[in-house]
Amino acid sequence: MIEVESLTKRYGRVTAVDGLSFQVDGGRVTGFLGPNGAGKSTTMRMILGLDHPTAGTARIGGRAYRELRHPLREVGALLDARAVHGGRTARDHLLCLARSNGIPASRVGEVLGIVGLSDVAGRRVGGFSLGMAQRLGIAAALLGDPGILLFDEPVNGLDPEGILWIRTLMRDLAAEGRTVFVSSHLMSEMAQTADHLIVIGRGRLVADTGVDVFIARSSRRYVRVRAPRLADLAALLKTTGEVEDHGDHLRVTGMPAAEVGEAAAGAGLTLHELATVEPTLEAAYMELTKGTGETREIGEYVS
Ligand SMILES: Nc1ncnc2c1ncn2[C@@H]1O[C@H](COP(=O)(O)OP(=O)(O)OP(=O)(O)O)[C@@H](O)[C@H]1O
Repeated sequence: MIEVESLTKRYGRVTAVDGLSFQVDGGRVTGFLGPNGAGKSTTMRMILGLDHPTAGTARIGGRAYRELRHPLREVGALLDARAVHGGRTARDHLLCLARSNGIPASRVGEVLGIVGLSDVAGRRVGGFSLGMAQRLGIAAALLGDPGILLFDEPVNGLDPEGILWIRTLMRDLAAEGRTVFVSSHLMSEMAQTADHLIVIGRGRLVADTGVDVFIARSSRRYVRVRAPRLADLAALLKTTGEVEDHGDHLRVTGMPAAEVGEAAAGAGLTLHELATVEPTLEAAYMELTKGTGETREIGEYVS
């Protein structure tokens, strides 16, 4: 289990992580979602003791990372797949890690097999493709057979086969009861991999929820309606449906478009737009995190 409490990190005037609290449980894949620059990597680095929090705490199985006796046996992480000495072979890189962490050398062959790198174990890492480097990073994370795993954007730069492989691996690791915490800026990716979601924006918690709940809530269709007398229309529709005022338009749930049109006509109110909107998961995520990252985009699918 990973526990983060009131975690804060400031770099000069930039607050990368701002009073963040959440818990990551074992036996499921927890997605850590947020736009670029939201603070995901910084949070992971603090959990792993690579960055010092300005305030708050991060614990792994009840203890701070620096208090772990055999860190690699308790927690494995893939942060930056390219941060490996390029002159070494894949096997030597892992042997070196195993030796310095009291892990038997025989485990190196095992993890090379798990990640599908046995055939290239004797090749220098410098010549590896990004996909191979990601696999090697995952082999290193698995070396100590840890119960807790952190992956920072593991599918970045991978081909479809590599993406499928990583997804399956993460799900298998969680099914074995491990805690799997994986960051991404892509909602669609997390929808296919994670069971639970922790969403952050500008270093703050935006949502902590099951993927099923998020999908059910986010894919709720609504009617988008524009009218010159918007306030009058809102008052009228509120008697039957749920109405959200978005300034230049209303979002109505609980009433189909035809019913909205009939009600408006019955009250003599002119409509300028009447459309049923099926929000995509990606759009719901953008809406949730809008203005909380370095980028901002909103997309909707109008039927
Ligand atoms: N060493 C640092 N010095 C100064 N600012 C930093 C440092 N590391 C991160 N930041 C800033 O902190 C904020 C959060 O960055 P972080 O890398 O944690 O975000 P992220 O959610 O992982 O995004 P990405 O997916 O783009 O890596 C950003 O504004 C970033 O510029």
